[in-house]
Amino acid sequence: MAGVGPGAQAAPRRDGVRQEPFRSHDPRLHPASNHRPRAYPFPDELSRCGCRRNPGFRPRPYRVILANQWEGTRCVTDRLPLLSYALIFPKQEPPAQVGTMSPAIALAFLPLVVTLLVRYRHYFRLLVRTVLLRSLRDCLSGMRIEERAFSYVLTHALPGDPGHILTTLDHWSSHCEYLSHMGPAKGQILMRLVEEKAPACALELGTYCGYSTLLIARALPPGGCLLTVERDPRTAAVAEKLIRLAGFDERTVELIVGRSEEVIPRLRTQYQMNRADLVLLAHRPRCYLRDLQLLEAHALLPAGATVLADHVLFPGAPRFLQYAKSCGRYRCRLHHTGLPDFPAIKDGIAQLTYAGPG
Ligand SMILES: C[S@@+](CC[C@H](N)C(=O)[O-])C[C@H]1O[C@@H](n2cnc3c(N)ncnc32)[C@H](O)[C@@H]1O
Repeated sequence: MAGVGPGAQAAPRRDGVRQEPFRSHDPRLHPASNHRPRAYPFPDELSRCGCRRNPGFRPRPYRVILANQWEGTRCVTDRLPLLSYALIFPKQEPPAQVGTMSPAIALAFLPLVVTLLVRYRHYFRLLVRTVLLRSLRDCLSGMRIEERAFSYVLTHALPGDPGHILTTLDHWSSHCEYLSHMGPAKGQILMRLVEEKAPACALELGTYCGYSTLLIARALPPGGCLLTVERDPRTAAVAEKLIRLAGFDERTVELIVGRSEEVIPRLRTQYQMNRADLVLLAHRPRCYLRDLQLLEAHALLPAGATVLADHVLFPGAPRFLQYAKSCGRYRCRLHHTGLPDFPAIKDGIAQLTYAGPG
């Protein structure tokens, strides 16, 4: 039998190319050996090629095994097809590793990650300042940001001077901790519009720490009043102190603690507000449309009333804007600004002028 044993000659292939015969260095595989194992040793050459033993294979004498010639990972199967079938399996794919990613794929994602980081860096910074750092400081100090802001105002601002209190809050927000307030750029627009419209009665939804409340209150005409609504009692407590520190009494600025959707229906009966000449929506953009429709339904908007809505571009109030533009009852104007300390994040204040229910 051609190619049998370590000393065998190279076997000619069908295509005429001579192949090196299998020469094992394992003495047990030598044809002269009388050894008859219960299970013949699996050739190292095959193990290295990724083959494994067929568990159902019955041991055979060496001579038969050595009659097979191996070339690399393939077997010359034309001589002993049965034996070859018993010994050789397709090379097994390594099991997929769960939870690991090939470095090449990870590298392919790197430019995308870098591009996203560069493009949205302002949003990441905002996220870090408004969520991560704020939560960390809340945990460490046991106080909320509005309370920390008020402590700063108490020690740095002039009581009875709303302008100085507003500047102190701006300074604290840009140098210490980021406050989600209106900020000086939007504040200028708000103050100018309040002075221009001179509302006898104004309504604010979303007091927060009282920043925009002070802006409206100081621009009101003599005898004008402001009702401001804040749903969070702890935030409202800070705003109340700030408003009184600035020198506004309850007749000028009244703070109502409650949700806008619950307060609006009671404005007429419980708070004697029959009309809101100017409304500032600054609570939650996705509630603007609902609350505007509530104000309309309770006939709280006189013809010519001004409705201002903050944050209509960021985070954005598309349904509100769509309604205001398409319902035919409002004249709309958009004042473009950026977020305080983040001028690259574009935002805007919408100014609606109510034409009346007709
Ligand atoms: C972005 S802050 C307002 C900022 C404020 N206008 C300023 O410039 O200082 C939003 C405030 O609205 C309050 N708020 C949210 N939803 C409300 C609702 N349905 N009714 C009343 N206040 C609400 C929040 O508790 C938060 O204090």
